[in-house]
Amino acid sequence: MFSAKPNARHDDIPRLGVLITNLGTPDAPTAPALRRYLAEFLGDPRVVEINRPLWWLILHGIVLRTRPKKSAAAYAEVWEDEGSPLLTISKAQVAGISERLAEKLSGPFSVELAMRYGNPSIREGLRKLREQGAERIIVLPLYPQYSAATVGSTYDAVFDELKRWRWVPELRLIGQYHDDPDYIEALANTITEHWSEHGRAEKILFSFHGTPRRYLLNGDPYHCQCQKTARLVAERLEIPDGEWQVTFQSLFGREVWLQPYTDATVEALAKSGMKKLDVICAGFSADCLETLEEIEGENAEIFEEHGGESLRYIRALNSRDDHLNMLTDLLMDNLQGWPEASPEVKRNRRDPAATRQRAKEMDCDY
Ligand SMILES: C=CC1=C(C)c2cc3[nH]c(cc4nc(cc5[nH]c(cc1n2)c(C)c5CCC(=O)O)C(CCC(=O)O)=C4C)c(C)c3C=C
Ligand SMILES: [Fe+2]
Ligand SMILES: [Fe+2]
Repeated sequence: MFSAKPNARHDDIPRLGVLITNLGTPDAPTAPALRRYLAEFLGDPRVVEINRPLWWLILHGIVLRTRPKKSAAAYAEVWEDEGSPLLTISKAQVAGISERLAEKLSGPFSVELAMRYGNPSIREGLRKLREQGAERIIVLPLYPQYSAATVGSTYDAVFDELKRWRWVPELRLIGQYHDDPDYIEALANTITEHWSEHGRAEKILFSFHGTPRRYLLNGDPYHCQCQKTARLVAERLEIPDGEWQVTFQSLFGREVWLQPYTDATVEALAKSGMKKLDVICAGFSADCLETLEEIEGENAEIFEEHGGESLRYIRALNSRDDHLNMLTDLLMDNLQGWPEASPEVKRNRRDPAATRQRAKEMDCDY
């Protein structure tokens, strides 16, 4: 049986649904919450692409018995009163984008936040949009660079839900915005502001979340898109070669990941006598465990332990105006050609009572 909007009426007013997604985060910085979150995340075949039965044994036999406690301690270091930074920032981003869309769209629309793992789920977000009457849905995963492990997996979750619906909405998916001029400009702005406040370090690292190197060799465009983002920002700011570098962080497991690794590079730069190092994580649209605990925390310590003076982490674009403006424009560009309002809505706006009466009498007996 396929599911439908509860209490669907033939005179419902169709609207646009906007689903904004990110990776997701545990519900609490505790081992049981981490176990649930990591089981879902690391059980995703897009994330860990190895033999399923073998990985199931390793995941449930080893990883989920050891990692949740360690990860919970790391999350506890960045957890705030309102909860996980990733979720708090994502909520603020969605509120900011909704306000901006309201100024640009003339037809009715709803915006929902959804997380690929944990809560609020993609299923919940899509169902909320359906309840509000969304007949067309656009999905914006907040990952500037496409990877099968992130954006591809988000699409899987969207399709898994929609394939159970009776009335499948018209669908648009935004896959990446790694070279969008306004995204590059927002990154350049935040770096320039950081430099005017703290001075310029000897070098800036563009540290991106890693993936196994095998994914790149198998055709994933993520690595190339990360390189291009960094190159475009460096060109825009006229940073000389040698004063900027791309590195990859957050290794998981024993395989070779994309290189050079951020932590090894930070250590080598400190040992070579560098005193000040700037680091920006341009692939993270919101600050999270991987930026705050790993870069601002761990990597800053590594730098200082090996002779550096200060590693200055440049915050993610989060809810900056230029960031939310560019994301809103990205949505508007991708909405082109979709009628903002159906003929009924246009008529309804002029004369709502008459339209509803006409629909009742003429369109449908049920
Ligand atoms: C930005 C893009 C991301 C890619 C690509 C990515 C790939 C990837 N990640 C893991 C394993 C873990 N990642 C974890 C946290 C985490 N990862 C991303 C983003 C990408 N991951 C974010 C934004 C976060 C932070 C979430 C938060 O709550 O703040 C974790 C959990 C933490 C931990 O236990 O270390 C794991 C595990 C793999 C295997 C992978 C493969 C391509
Ligand atoms: Fe990750
Ligand atoms: Fe590449």
